[in-house]
Amino acid sequence: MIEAENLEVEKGGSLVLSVASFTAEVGAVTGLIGPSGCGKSTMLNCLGLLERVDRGTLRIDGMDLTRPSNAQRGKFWKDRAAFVFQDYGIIEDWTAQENILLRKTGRFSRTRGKSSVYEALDFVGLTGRGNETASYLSGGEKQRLSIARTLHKKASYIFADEPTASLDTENRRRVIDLLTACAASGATVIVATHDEDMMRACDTTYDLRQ
Ligand SMILES: Nc1ncnc2c1ncn2[C@@H]1O[C@H](COP(=O)(O)OP(=O)(O)OP(=O)(O)O)[C@@H](O)[C@H]1O
Repeated sequence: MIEAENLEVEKGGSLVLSVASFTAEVGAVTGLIGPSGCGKSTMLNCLGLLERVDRGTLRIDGMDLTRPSNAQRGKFWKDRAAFVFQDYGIIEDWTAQENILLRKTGRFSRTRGKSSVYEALDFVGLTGRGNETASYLSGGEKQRLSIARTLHKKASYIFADEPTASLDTENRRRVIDLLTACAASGATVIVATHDEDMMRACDTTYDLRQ
């Protein structure tokens, strides 16, 4: 669970984010919504410990992480958090399975003990594509691959910034269903979005307009 109170962030001398009270529950999809420039990405980055807050309180699973040490941030990213970005965050010249594992592996086969990678690929509809170079995948396939990486990591917190923004209708639906399934299996999913279908799939939404 993530809780924030009286969170404020300044950029370039101006207040760009001010949130009185926010909670993201375990097993739910929480949406950050509002017009362009209202602070959705800033809020998402603060909750994921990618950006620092200027004032307020941020707690993750009850631990005060308003001003996390480098060690606390590193541990959170390594063990518990995963990020899904509009531009997919994929390493283009690595294979799909290398992108899931986040390391170079060379080719391997289903029978050589990497079943968890194949389960993640199966889950996102990329069965049999593990040895393909990521640059050959379509935009929708790359976004599903980035979700396969979060599944494989078994991340308890998934932070998604406009995950459906550059996708066609079918892939948008698939990505929404996958993020919802991640929450149903126990992840805390937080999504910054303009997409009305994505908003409707959220259990709770926070409108950040000031
Ligand atoms: N380095 C910076 N210096 C000054 N202002 C900044 C800086 N970075 C971002 N901002 C401002 O902070 C505000 C919040 O930006 P943010 O990207 O969080 O908004 P957003 O709601 O995600 O927007 P969008 O929907 O267009 O992606 C915007 O008004 C933006 O112009």
